[in-house]
Amino acid sequence: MRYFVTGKQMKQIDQDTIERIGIPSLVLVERAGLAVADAVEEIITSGHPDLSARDKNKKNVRILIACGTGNNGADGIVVGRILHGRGYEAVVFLGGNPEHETEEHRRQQKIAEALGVTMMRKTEDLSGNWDVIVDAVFGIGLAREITGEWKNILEQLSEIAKRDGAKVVATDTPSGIHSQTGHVMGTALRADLTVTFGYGKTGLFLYPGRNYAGKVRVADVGFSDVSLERVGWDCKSLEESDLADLPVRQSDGNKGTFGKVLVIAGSRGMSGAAYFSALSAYRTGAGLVKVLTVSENRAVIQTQLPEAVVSVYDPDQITAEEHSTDFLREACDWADVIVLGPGLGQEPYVEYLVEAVLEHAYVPMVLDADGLNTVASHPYLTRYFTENIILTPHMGEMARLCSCPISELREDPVQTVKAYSSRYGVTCVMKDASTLIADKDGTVWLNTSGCSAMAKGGSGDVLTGIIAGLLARGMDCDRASAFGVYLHGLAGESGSAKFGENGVLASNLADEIAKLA
Ligand SMILES: NC(=O)C1=CN([C@@H]2O[C@H](COP(=O)(O)OP(=O)(O)OC[C@H]3O[C@@H](n4cnc5c(N)ncnc54)[C@H](O)[C@@H]3O)[C@@H](O)[C@H]2O)[C@@H](O)CC1
Ligand SMILES: [K+]
Repeated sequence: MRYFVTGKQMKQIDQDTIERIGIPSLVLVERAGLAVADAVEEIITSGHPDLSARDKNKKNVRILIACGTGNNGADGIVVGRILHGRGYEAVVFLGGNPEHETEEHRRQQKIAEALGVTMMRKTEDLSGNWDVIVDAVFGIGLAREITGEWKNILEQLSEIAKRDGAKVVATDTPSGIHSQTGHVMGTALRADLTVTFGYGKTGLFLYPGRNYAGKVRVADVGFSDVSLERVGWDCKSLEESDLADLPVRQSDGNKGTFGKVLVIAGSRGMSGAAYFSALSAYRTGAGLVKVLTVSENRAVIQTQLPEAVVSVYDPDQITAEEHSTDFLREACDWADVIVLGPGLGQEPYVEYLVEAVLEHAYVPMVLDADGLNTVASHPYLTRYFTENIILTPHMGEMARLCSCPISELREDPVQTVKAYSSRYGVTCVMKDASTLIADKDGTVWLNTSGCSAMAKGGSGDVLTGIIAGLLARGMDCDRASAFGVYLHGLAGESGSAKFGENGVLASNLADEIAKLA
């Protein structure tokens, strides 16, 4: 399990470490600089064939360390001093107004001066021929849009990196990326690798920040979980070792032990959504899956997935009359878990269907796609929301549910998903390139697995089935959602390894899940 923090929280952790625990700032800065210097040297010696050949004569490897006036810049000066000491041609650029330099910054300048490190202040000197650029301009202290001189410097560095084919290593955060939201603050410098200190910063894992950060390495520079617990964190994130917490399949279980999933999905001419959801629930380990769909879909589902029980209805018979939905009540009573919504369409009868299921289901339910659209266009349906409900909207559906544009949701996505979940007391999975999951207790999970292969028709239907399968295996709504999203992303990654990111199909995702869950 990883914990991500905002820049503000990281500053408090910094303060707690220095003031309460007593580790001097000088030590933290030294270790931060060392971690970045090691990463730069790793890139030179292993990751870059041209450079590793030149490494035989380190003087030929040219490294520019661009430093701002804050403590991020202080880290940068340490990087320059260490790489200079190791024999590289490391040049430190000190930008900005010297009067704004922090105490740590000045202290590091003195040490670097005493050791003969080359330091320069003129922007004209930036355009040497660099092999590696270390970005130590802004870290978690970035407080506003970047304009003026700094904007010019960062844009110049971007151009130089492109022109020279230089690798860019960011210190703590790529300069210009907001450490909480991942937004570009006027301009930003794209890194190949970001070495971040102590804990991941949320903004490095949300887009567009995620694109600018490149590979992210979290370096231990001396912060302790004692401070993290005192200060708190922004999001949690699952990693591969957490998969050990998935429920173990009882060796003496029968199909009843592993739960009955009811998939209410599909409409006339739309059987795929029901199929992918049901298939994925089975692939994730559900004991029995029943598909409840329109009569027209019976034959195709039975042929595609003979393992599923298929039950059908005639949409024309579903009306505002209460008895017309009696069959839904019976179906809900049968189920341990319900998926409601994939491919249901938006004909008028769907409102009555969704209302009947929301009203009569007392088991965990995944509400997706047209189930969500129906709630968005008939907001009175939210009165049926209970703690048993998981909503899985993509950004478009979320915008409809919240009646606001996507751009507004993205201003602070962590707060958006948290606010929705706490307003209705439901688990909310807000699907995006970096999916966020808000639990009912206010915990937010940021998912880092997955790739662009998942952005394809049917992928969301697969996710509903995976979450349903985990619920059927006994996980609660919050954990089933976080683990479901994580597994879905891993399935995308392993599917891509076989078929390429362009070639993966929803059915491949479902197949990959079989090996992961
Ligand atoms: N003891 C510490 O404080 C430690 C700090 N560390 C490093 O220090 C960084 C945080 O240091 P700081 O809090 O000094 O902040 P930064 O160094 O990230 O930046 C702050 C400086 O930039 C200026 N600034 C902010 N936004 C600006 C904008 N848009 N345009 C122009 N100037 C702007 C501020 O006025 C300030 O001078 C971390 O990211 C990390 O790299 C690490 O060395 C670990 C220990
Ligand atoms: K930086």
